[in-house]
Amino acid sequence: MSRVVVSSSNSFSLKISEIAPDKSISHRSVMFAMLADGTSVIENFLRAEDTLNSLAIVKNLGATVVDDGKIIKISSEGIKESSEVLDCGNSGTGMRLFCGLLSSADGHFVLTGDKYLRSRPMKRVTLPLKNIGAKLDGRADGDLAPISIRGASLKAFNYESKIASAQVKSCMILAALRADGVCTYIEPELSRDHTERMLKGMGADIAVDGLKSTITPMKKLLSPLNIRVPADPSSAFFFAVAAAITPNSDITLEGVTLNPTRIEAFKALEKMGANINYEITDNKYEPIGNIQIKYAPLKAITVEDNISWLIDELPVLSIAMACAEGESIVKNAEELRVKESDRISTVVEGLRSCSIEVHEYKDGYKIVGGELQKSLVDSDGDHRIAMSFIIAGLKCGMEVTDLDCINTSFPNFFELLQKITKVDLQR
Ligand SMILES: O=C(O)C1=C[C@@H](OP(=O)(O)O)[C@@H](O)[C@H](O)C1
Ligand SMILES: C=C(OP(=O)(O)O)C(=O)O
Repeated sequence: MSRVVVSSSNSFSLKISEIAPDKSISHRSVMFAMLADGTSVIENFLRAEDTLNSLAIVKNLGATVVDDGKIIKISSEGIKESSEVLDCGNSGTGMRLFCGLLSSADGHFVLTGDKYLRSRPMKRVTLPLKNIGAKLDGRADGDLAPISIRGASLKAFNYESKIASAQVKSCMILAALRADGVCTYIEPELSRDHTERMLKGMGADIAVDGLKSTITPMKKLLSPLNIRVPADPSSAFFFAVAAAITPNSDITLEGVTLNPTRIEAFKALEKMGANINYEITDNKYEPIGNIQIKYAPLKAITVEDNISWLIDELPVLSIAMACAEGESIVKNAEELRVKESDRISTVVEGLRSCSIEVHEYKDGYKIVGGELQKSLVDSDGDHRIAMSFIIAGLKCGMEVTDLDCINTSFPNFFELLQKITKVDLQR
């Protein structure tokens, strides 16, 4: 799909139970099944490009996958060398977590991705892995994919990371599970913790004390995973912002993970004035439930703490900031520059083209709330930028180009959007 024209929306009131399943948990579910003794059962797996690439890689690594279209069953007799190049597509999570999983596996592996992923930094995982004995390499001294890996024995480590990144943490936890002694990993700020929760649920010995995780290597294979993947709060948040900027609207997003490391953007929107209620309905591996968002006039906010808890939601939160009264500021968010696009530049340029005053900083931006104007925005191949400016279109109408990327995380986005407003999709 190359182009969409979105019309501004009237008020809406609805419940949505079909938000895309969580991408972070879906990736992890198929990878972690490779560490289990027995068959893992995964329901509501995200069937989007990023996670289907991880599933295909797991098959290439020798796992037996039985998929009836609803439930995926995975069993593995250990990671096997593959004659294929393993293609992570657009996914940083896929590539960085597979680096950790494969660095101790028997054999030689090559991980690659699309042109966007091949330009994202990988040294953040290849360097700490090399320091514990892993044999990895890539372009730019191991910073850029394709990454080649020859499995090796890994030394125990005490690693203090300078980046609050769940991808780096997860990569190192996966490496630690096969290292030759007890390992510790310290992060500067708590990042999303699905890896710790899921692996502990499978019986791994991981003790978390604030920012420090202590990992005792596996003495035997883990118990299989049995999981229903909850809805993805990062995908749900597009519709939360839709309700928050459309007068008299009310939306309930059902079955979403309410993991505290994932719902900070909803908390920010609440601070801006939106009425938000959370209802926990389930708690397996992590809390899951419904989020209701009701429109109220929005006021500006400064976002500077716990940035990793809302990093993926910042582009669409910026649309809410543009609709709010006053000057909103985002700080400490330099990680935005190394996502699928440089999300500081793409947000700043996109909002300026909608006649919003924005000041760009090295680690964020200041947005002066105002009247969004209809514009033409190119996504730069970034799914979150595409969906963010489509949501802005609910306010003022919008034309957005380069939309195939939306399939990486939220294939039914347009179907759900159509419940709210008129969408004219053009190839
Ligand atoms: O671990 C994960 O599943 C993810 C971690 C975050 O990246 P970083 O670890 O690079 O912050 C996030 O942006 C990404 O969408 C998913
Ligand atoms: C940054 C993202 O994903 P990844 O790093 O896995 O490509 C995202 O989905 O916004």
